[in-house]
Amino acid sequence: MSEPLRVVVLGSTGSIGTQTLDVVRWRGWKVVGLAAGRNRALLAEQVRAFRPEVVYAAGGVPELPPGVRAAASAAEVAAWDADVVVAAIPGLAGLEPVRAAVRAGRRVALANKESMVAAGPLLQEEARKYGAAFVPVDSEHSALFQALAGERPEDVAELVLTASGGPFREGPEDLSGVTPEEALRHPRWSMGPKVTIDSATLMNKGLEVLEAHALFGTELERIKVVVHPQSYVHSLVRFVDGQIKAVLGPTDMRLAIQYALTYPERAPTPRAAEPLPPRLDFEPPDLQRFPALELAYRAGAQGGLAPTVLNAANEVAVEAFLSGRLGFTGIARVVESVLGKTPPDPLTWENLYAADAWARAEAEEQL
Ligand SMILES: NC(=O)C1=CN([C@@H]2O[C@H](COP(=O)(O)OP(=O)(O)OC[C@H]3O[C@@H](n4cnc5c(N)ncnc54)[C@H](OP(=O)(O)O)[C@@H]3O)[C@@H](O)[C@H]2O)C=CC1
Ligand SMILES: CC(=O)[C@@H](O)[C@H](O)COP(=O)(O)O
Ligand SMILES: [Mn+2]
Repeated sequence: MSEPLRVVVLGSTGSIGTQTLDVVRWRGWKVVGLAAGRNRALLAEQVRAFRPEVVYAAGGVPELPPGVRAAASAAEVAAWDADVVVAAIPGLAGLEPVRAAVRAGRRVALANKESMVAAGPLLQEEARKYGAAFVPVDSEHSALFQALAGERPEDVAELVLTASGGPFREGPEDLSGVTPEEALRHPRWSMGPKVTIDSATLMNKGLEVLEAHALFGTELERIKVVVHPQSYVHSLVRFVDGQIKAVLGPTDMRLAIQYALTYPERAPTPRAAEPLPPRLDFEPPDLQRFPALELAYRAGAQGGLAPTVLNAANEVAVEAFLSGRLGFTGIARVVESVLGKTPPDPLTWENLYAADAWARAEAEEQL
């Protein structure tokens, strides 16, 4: 690549955002836009280090050097003149910025899986219309994207997403008393709180099944989940002849982030020459202790607004668990209850926002 890439980072102060900035440093690219939430101190540091052209912060923009514009929204940053937009604001809060990047015709390096779950068909339709392209950052989808490259859709038998199993894979049997502190101890990845709790309930894998369905168009029946505690195999594609392609590598999101930005090329990283792990284990997911995974399949099979409702109820329930207002097993209970009342309306932008607001209110009522 000759010209330095012009990169926008949405969610720049978070786990994916800061790792994206590591990759930008490795490659000497140009950060043109930053959007964050409430961590003004870190955002101010990033502004000093990267000198972007435009900045937004939901909690109020810090003092900016001359020539740096304060944007009115993350969507304004997302639509800034850039080669690629890294979308890493968690939850449905990330949807409008993703949509703005799509409408600007950008390459969207997508970490914000909740947008694709809640609005997949609508986003894909707009991406086609505006000439935008999604390249996944989520480690499993990055692996699938790489394994599917150059293959014919009719040759694909199934997609197999790997799951670490989370902090409670080996116990306790009864999860009703586990604390947020315990649930936040992910065995393999250091991530923001929302996705870490989703990993502990296995809702993360459920959201990822729906994300894969929306990204690759594969039927739900052909998207499988296997627990792989080492998190070294990032996901697999099984072909009709029985052969399997998988992407393996260190548990380091900077590799998937960099790939989403350099695709179809690759570039060296400091993780390029490490020894292989001594063993790789695979086991089926425990659907009794982790019912959230099945709920996501149920929402996907129902279609329409059900994935939007599942996501919204889950966001409320996770927040309630983290703030001590709901027990761990209450998360799936609340989601199941709200999902069962999903409005029958078709998925349109208007209905999506209405269903999201309705599901959040309904979930709050169930706490
Ligand atoms: N972390 C990981 O390894 C992975 C994450 N993902 C996905 O990537 C997304 C980001 O996850 P992660 O980086 O872990 O999350 P974090 O919680 O670590 O970071 C979230 C970022 O978004 C910012 N933010 C939050 N709300 C807003 C808002 N309303 N407007 C603007 N910025 C906002 C935060 O700002 P501030 O901190 O300043 O408040 C922070 O910069 C999620 O959708 C997650 O599922 C997917 C795969 C792996
Ligand atoms: C790094 C990443 O992509 C996360 O989404 C990861 O998958 C979480 O781990 P689990 O496999 O435990 O959900
Ligand atoms: Mn993932």
